[in-house]
Amino acid sequence: VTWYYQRSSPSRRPLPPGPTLLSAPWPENDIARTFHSWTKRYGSVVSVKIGFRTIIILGTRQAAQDLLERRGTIYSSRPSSIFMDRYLNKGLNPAFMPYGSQWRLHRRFYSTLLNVKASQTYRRLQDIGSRELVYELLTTNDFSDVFYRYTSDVMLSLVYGKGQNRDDADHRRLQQINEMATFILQNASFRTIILDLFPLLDKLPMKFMNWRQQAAQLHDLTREVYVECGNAALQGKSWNWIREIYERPEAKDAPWEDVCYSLGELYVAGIYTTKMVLENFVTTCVDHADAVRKAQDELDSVVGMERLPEFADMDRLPFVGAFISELVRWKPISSIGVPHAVIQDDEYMGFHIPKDATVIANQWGINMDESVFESPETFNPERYMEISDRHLSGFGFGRRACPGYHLAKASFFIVISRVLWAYRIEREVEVGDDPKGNSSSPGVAFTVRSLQHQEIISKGGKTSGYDVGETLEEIRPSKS
Ligand code: HEM
Repeated sequence: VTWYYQRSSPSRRPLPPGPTLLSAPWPENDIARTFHSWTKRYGSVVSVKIGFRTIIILGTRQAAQDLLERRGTIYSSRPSSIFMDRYLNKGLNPAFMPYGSQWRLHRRFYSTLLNVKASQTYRRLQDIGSRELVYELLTTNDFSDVFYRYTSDVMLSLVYGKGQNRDDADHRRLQQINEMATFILQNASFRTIILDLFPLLDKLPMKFMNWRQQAAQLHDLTREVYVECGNAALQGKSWNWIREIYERPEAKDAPWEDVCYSLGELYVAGIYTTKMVLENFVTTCVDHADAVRKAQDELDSVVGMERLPEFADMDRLPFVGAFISELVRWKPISSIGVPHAVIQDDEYMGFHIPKDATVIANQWGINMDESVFESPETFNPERYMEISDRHLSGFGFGRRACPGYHLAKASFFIVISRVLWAYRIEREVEVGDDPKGNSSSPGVAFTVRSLQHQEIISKGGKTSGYDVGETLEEIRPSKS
């Protein structure tokens, strides 16, 4: 009878174990490390109650797959956020939409544009962009700036049919609103959490938390810019994602403004994420000369000195592949991923998971699981030489997993293999004393590996005659 009663009333089961206000370990200054220490203490599923919210932390890949993938029908929503939903996005950013028909429609747009087959056709743009990138590093060490140009060129070309046009007015406006959003988010970050935990605070007049008003104003501006850029892309000469979606019958199922907003957010998502991984790549190289040498040996023997690495070399460069897998394991850019929410009561490992709980897969903790990775805190690409599954970690789980995975993975390969082939990457002796004359140099020197390398880079990097429009017409789906 007890067994039957417990089965039929999952809410009678206890919540997963976890810390309370009185039972530390309480936060270290890094949230992912804090969650990881809770996993070690309480197990692979941890719960913590804060204000009216229940947060479930999944600390192993197994738990994340069991719930977020295998039970994806109920674990694919997002927690509500007063700040995002009422002020900054007003429900228009698909990445934060609750699970339902509106999200499904936008997700279908994303899958159309970013599935494996479509992503392969974008390699031509990534090829040209990365040739320019290695060429630029001949004269500057400011790798952040160079990576930003690369990722924004690729996204500007795809979404709006522009690209290779850094002074473009639309590009500047898009960049500006994004910088403003980052500024507001950074300033408001902790306060937005408090707002969600104590929603009554939102009743306070605007003057007490005026960042809410700033966010709402920014939303209006963002919407305006996205729509103007979207309309301009429709009138543009070449194929682009805006036009591709506009021509799809399902685009009529959402207001045009919402479609523009959704693709504008996709543009932003594609730029900063990939740039961050590439930056991590550089800082990792500086401290891991042995791994770099090994990758360069492989590149020298497979590619030689007469040409740059190409996408076609990918399968013949297992160590470079392992280097990339290890890079994203060792330094995930989103250490606790993006939280999911569960839409109905559930039970897992004998514990109750309540409806509306926020469910976080602790990506950094999963990557540091000692039962899976030996000496997990050591950067060691070799560990991936034995693992045939080269799926990169850090792109989320289940139905909400990152739709940009294939595009990002191709960028990692082509940029990383080319930069490793071309340069010695070392810490500058005197930070800021950049021999290439860039005062904003972040303290890393890129020295071309030989004169022959330099010649190939110079030849490959001069793409001034290249026409983005023509390339986009070539990759247009009906043509491929
Ligand atoms: C370094 C590369 C990237 C990383 C590490 C990354 C990581 C992630 C993660 C962890 C999520 C949340 C997954 C989840 O909820 O389980 C996500 C979602 C998302 N990513 Fe990425 N991403 C990257 C690149 C991109 C690119 C290139 C694009 C677009 C071109 C993109 C577009 C998105 C979108 C739209 C979502 C929201 C999906 C949804 O909620 O349905 N990402 N990404």
